[in-house]
Amino acid sequence: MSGRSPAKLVLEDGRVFVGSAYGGLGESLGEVVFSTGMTGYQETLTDPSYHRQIVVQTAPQIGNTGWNDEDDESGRIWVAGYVVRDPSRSPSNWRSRRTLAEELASQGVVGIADVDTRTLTRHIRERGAMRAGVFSGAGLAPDDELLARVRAAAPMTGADLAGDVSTAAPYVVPAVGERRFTVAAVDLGIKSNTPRMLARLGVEVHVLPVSSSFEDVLAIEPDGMFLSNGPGDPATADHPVALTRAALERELPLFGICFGNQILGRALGLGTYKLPYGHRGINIPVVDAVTGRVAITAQNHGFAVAGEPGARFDTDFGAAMVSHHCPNDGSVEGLRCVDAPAFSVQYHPEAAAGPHDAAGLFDDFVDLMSTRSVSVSRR
Ligand SMILES: NC(=O)CC[C@H](N)C(=O)O
Repeated sequence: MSGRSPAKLVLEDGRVFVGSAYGGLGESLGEVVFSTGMTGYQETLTDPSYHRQIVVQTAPQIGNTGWNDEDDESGRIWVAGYVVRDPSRSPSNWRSRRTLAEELASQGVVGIADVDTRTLTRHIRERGAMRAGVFSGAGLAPDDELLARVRAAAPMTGADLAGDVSTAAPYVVPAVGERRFTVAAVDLGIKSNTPRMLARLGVEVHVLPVSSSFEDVLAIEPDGMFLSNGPGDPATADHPVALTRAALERELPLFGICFGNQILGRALGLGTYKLPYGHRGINIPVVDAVTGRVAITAQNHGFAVAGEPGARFDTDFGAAMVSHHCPNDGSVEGLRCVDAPAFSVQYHPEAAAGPHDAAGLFDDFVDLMSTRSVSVSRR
């Protein structure tokens, strides 16, 4: 599009995409990943799980509904950089307060527009998610210099990032109506909609910093513990894994989402690994191993728990199983303990954005807290 200064997206493998500056000017480095969501860019941009990632939107036109004051999933934009094809020229929505470009610029998020995002996405699908940089502004350095900066950046494998995004101090999200349960939510990068959905079910949610001890968890006299989504490599999350093992030992009802699924997996003795290009979007199928039912889900993950669909295995806390998997690639999408009150999913029942097929998992967690029975109802 005319009128904007040039910008470049430089990939770690040397591929360069030329486009126009979009949002803030300057340099952003991170892991380049694509999201296939056709809607929900505001929720994506403000999801702390995208910390240190440069997000490519495969939807060709972005920004049509502007930026509102209601849909943020956290207090700021977390993506490192943003790549779009065609930014909306005339956003229109009754809730819109400013344009997406204005919001990106005001938060200093360096983006690039007019990129052939279809070619870029195919490249990432073939070569995998990799380090990249978005560069814009006056006097861009030669490509080999930009490439050297990209290759000097920290990779996502081995990145310990939950501490960057977790709340500094505990806070409480009160139950809507009568309080039925109290939950300690370990904040690894929690999205606002998660405590909101629990609160609607009568749960008082105490959101705790990732550095909290198990004594801090017990101090709120919880009926259950929740492990949130979050950025980074789950192989680094030793402290949350220790908290989870402590909760499992005490049979404290436990539910985890995304990063939380990976942490429960590690606590049960499973490994994690990096997927080639991850799952990011709002229409990703998940199969329930017991019922065979398929849910269409919101997802945003680059790592996965190692395991086979439907596998049953022994753990330090009794038997467990791979309860859900993705039919696209057979990767683990959920875990369920058979002998302990604990379960987790790799996908996002809080959606925001995305379909509501999996929202009943919050009811399952409430059922687990009320019965302390390990047989969570099937949805
Ligand atoms: N949304 C999340 O919790 C992501 C978990 C982890 N950082 C991953 O990329 O797999």
